[in-house]
Order: sequence, then C-alpha cells, then structure tokens
Amino acid sequence: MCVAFRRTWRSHWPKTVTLKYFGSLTIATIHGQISGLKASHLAALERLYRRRIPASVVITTELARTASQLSRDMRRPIGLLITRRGVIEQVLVGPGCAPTIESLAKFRVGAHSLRGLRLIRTHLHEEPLSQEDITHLAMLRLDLIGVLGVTQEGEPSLLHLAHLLPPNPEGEVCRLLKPVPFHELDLQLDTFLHTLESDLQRSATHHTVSAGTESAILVSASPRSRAEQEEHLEELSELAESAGVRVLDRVVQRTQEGYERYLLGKGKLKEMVMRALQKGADLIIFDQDLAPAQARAISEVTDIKVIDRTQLILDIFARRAHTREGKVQVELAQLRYLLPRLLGHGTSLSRLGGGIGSRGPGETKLETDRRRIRDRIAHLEREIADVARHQDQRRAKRIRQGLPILSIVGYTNAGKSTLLNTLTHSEIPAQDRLFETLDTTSRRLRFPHDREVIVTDTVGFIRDLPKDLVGAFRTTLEELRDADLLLHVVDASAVDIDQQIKAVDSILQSLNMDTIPRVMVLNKCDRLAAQEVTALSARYHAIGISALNRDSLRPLIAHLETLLPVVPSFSAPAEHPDQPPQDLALASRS
Ligand SMILES: Nc1nc2c(ncn2[C@@H]2O[C@H](COP(=O)(O)OP(=O)(O)OP(=O)(O)O)[C@@H](O)[C@H]2O)c(=O)[nH]1
Ligand SMILES: [Mg+2]
Repeated sequence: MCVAFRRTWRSHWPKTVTLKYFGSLTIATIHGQISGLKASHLAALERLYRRRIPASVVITTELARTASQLSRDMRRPIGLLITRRGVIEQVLVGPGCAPTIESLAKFRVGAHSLRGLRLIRTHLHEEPLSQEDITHLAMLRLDLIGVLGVTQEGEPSLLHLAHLLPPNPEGEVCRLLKPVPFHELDLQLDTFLHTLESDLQRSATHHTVSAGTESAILVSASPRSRAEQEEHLEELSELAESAGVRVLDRVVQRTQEGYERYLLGKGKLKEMVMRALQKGADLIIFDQDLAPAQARAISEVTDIKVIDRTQLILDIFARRAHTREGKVQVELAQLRYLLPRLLGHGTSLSRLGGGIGSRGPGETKLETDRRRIRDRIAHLEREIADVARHQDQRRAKRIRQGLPILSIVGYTNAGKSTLLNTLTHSEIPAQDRLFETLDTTSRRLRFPHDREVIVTDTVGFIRDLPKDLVGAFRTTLEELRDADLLLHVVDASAVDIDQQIKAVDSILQSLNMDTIPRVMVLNKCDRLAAQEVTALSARYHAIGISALNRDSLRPLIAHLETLLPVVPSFSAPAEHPDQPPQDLALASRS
C-alpha cells in the first residue's frame, strides 16, 4: 500500500517522482513538495493512514479533527481517500491533491458504477468545491467528494459534499449537497451509496436496453480544417453504426503543436471525458490513429474506454469475418495492432474490457505476454500462407478455364455486391453498412454470343485503410491481381466522391495494381438528377448505372463486352469457380 503525496494535472511541475520509504509505507512525492514536512508530521500522517472508520459514516468526528489539526500544523491541505469499508486507501498532501487513475487501478469501475472510494480533503480557508474537485469526482468516478473547512484553531467547520448523477436531460454531472457544519452532518453513507448506485445502474440498464448497443462520443483532433474534420467524422459515424455503436456526440479540435501527448490538449481531453460521462457514453472514438504512447497517456487520465478508427475498423472486420480465411486475417491484423500496445501495460489494456475494440482475440489472449502473441502471429502467418496456397490452386483452376476475370473494386458501401448480384442473379449479402463484404465471391457471367467472364466481388476500400489491415488482407487483395479488368464502382451520390475515388486509386497504386485496365462506373445514379449524371459521367469518363436496376446496366455490359478479350464460347460445362454458371446476363436479353 502506498501513501501518495502526489499532485496531478499540473504539467509544469517537475515530473520526477522519488520514493521514500517510511516505516512500512511507500511515500511517493514530487521533488520539493514534501520538503519542510517534519518527521513528526510524517509519523502523524502514517497514523492517519492506519485509521479505520465505520462504513456508515462519511468521516468520523475523530478522524476529521485529527486531519484538520494536522492540516493546520503542516499548513497544508490533506486528502483522505476512503474505501466503502472505511479503510484509508491513500493520504494525500498538498493543495489540489488528488489520486491518479493509475494508483486506483485495483479499484475497477464500470461505465455506470462508482469506484467505491470517496475523497475528503481539508481546506485551510472556507471554500466550496472547485471545478477541479468536480472533475476529479467525475473522472475518477468517486462515491463522493468533500471539502472540509478548517478553522484557525484547527477544528473542522463546514463540509461541502458532491456526488455524481445518472445521465440526465439537463446534462448535469453532479449534485452539490447543501454545505453543513461538520457536526451536523446526517448522512447514512451505506444506504445513501446503495441508492445512488442503484439509480446509476438503472439508468445504465435503461440506456443499454433502449439502444441495445454501446454508445460513443466521436472525436477528431487534427490540424485540418473544421469542415474537413466534420466530413471525416461523418464517415466515422457510419463506421460506428456499422459496428453497432450509437453515436451520442461529436467533438472537433484543430490541434496545434505540442498536443502530441494526448493528441489533443489536456483541458479538451478532460472536457471530452466529462461530456462522455454526462451523456452516459461507453467509449470515446478518435478519428485519428492513437500512437501506443498516446493511448497510454490517455488511459492515465481516464478510465473510459478510448479507441481509434483503426480499432473500430478492426472490430467491424472481426464481426463480419465468416470464413476461416477472413477470421485468420482479422485476428492477425488485430494482434499486429495490439502488440506494440501490449508491452508492459497489462493494466491499461485490461481496462479495454469487453465490447467494441476488444472483439477477436479475447481479453486473456490480450493479456498474455509479448512472446505468446508473437507465437500466435507466427502461427497465423503460417495459416495464411496455407490459405494462399489454396488460393493459388483456385486461381490456377480459373486460369485453366481460360475465362477472363472482371473484378469489382471500390469504396466500401458503393454498391459492389449489389452490382454482382444484379449482373449474375446472385444473392450475396448487400446492405447499407460499411464493410458488409469481407470475403471474395466469384460468379460467372455469360454475355451474348456465349462469351463468359468470371466476376468477383471483394472487400471494399476506405481512406487511410489501416496498414495492418492491408498487410493482413493481402491474400484477399492479391486475388485482384488476376483480374483482366477492374470495375471501379463509385457511389455517385456520396458527398466526398472525389476523396473516395482518390482513396481507391491510391490503394490500387500501393498494391501495384494500377496497371490493370480499369472501367469506372458511377453507381446509385437513381439518386441524382439526369443532368447531374451526365455531368459526372463526362467528368470521370465513367458509365452511369443503378445497380438496383437491371435495365440501367445495359450500356455497361455492352461496353465491357467490347473490352474483354475474345474468349472461347461456352460449349461444355467447365469447372466452376464457386457456383454453377448463372443464366444469361442482361445483355443477352437486349
Ligand atoms: N439507391 C441505390 N442504392 C444502391 C444502389 N446500389 C446499391 N445500393 C445500396 O447501397 C448499399 C450498399 O450496397 P452494397 O452492395 O452492400 O455495397 P458494397 O460496395 O458491396 O459495400 P461493402 O461490401 O460494405 O464494401 C445497399 O443498401 C444497397 O441496397 C443503387 O444503384 N441505388
Ligand atoms: Mg459488398
């Protein structure tokens, strides 16, 4: 057990922490802050630390008087962090002193419960609770926070108390109780906390049942313009939805230099955590990737689960992966992402808990040491190599069939699977959510004059595709390499159409697939006015279609047929890729 003589939140204070051993206690102090304390003070602090009080009272008269007296003698405020069983967990010395989240790691707390610790601090002048006290109350999810005034004579005077509130329409974080002279305090603590905790739990249950999901606050912190960041947050919100997360609020900050530690300013970070607590959010999702050190620094400030866009995408992939191949690729990507974040930080990782950002490799696996993760990565890589061998066999089979391959590529949710379905009368899942498709599907498509091609649909692209994911999905993406023609499907109704096209171009380029002939189709044209379709088609040299409408595909099919190399006509049934050949394609009906 340690007594922490530590001040937090003051970045200008020296960071060095020394440990002094005092009796059986470890005293952590910031240089200089403890100087001037006499040995008798330390001994008195130790005695204070060894006290126990009944569970039913906030603080006993005796403890309050001793702390007040000592505070007056030392001319320093004293903070007592007390457990529900009445054990003094920490004694803190110095103005504004508060425990750090790390020091409370063993007192786990859920998003909707309290930590089971209260902080009562003395104040040498009569002063109400400060904003900083309220921040500590909320961020540390304390049972109660209290400020006890100390008279000139070292006697306890007014006691100001505050406790957290369940999320409410007014957005109030806490309730300040009416200050009372210490001796008049009449609060049956155990009953009070029991009621408060049930209220918090009830609101949490209500919240979870009503939404059936986790909820989040989205954050963008970057030097980009506000408008650009908001556009990106729009996509992050769709990603969150795709992962089954309800979005409660969005926060944008244009960052400056010096914000590297937490990605955004510390003040803003605290404000955001407060907002998350007010709204009852389960997690905060950053649009920007958090470096391992940043994720660690943030987890030292707050217990609320914080994840980044990459983790969110990995989570979606983990939900959608159905095939062995898909699952292996996702797990590999997750482990590669987590490895640098695991090193010696078991506690902060275990705070991830369950749910979003922690699906896939289970928590126990996350907590295993580096070596075991490495072994697992090596094992998965071998499995992928095995998958790749099978893939090669499949490819060889296709090539033996001598059929040209037409691969549909494009931004996620552009309508690729819908197009494959309409072209080949298939029914692969297509839905209005990002990353619906993860696995590659191949279908035959027969053109008029018995010409045939293989059409493949695969995983969609997204801007800033996490590199671990690109690496892990290489086997899936490699299949694109066999394509004789890439059909780039663009959602013509997307507001950021240019960026989506650029993202696809740059991913193809990074895969060295930009040399494969490409045809661009503007999909979802049913959502646009005819003139707009004409203008966009001219601008992008693309063919306008609506994948939902078979008839709209005729010009595309006619065009494709002119582009595809001449292939042997379909005479005898050949080996099929995944499925029997589909009936005549649309073009055959024209
Ligand atoms: N209005 C309209 N909606 C379309 C059209 N094509 C597809 N959609 C809808 O767009 C949504 C996404 O379609 P998908 O075919 O799943 O898109 P995808 O590109 O395969 O998406 P991922 O697999 O997630 O990358 C679905 O709700 C489709 O019904 C279209 O031409 N017009
Ligand atoms: Mg799809």
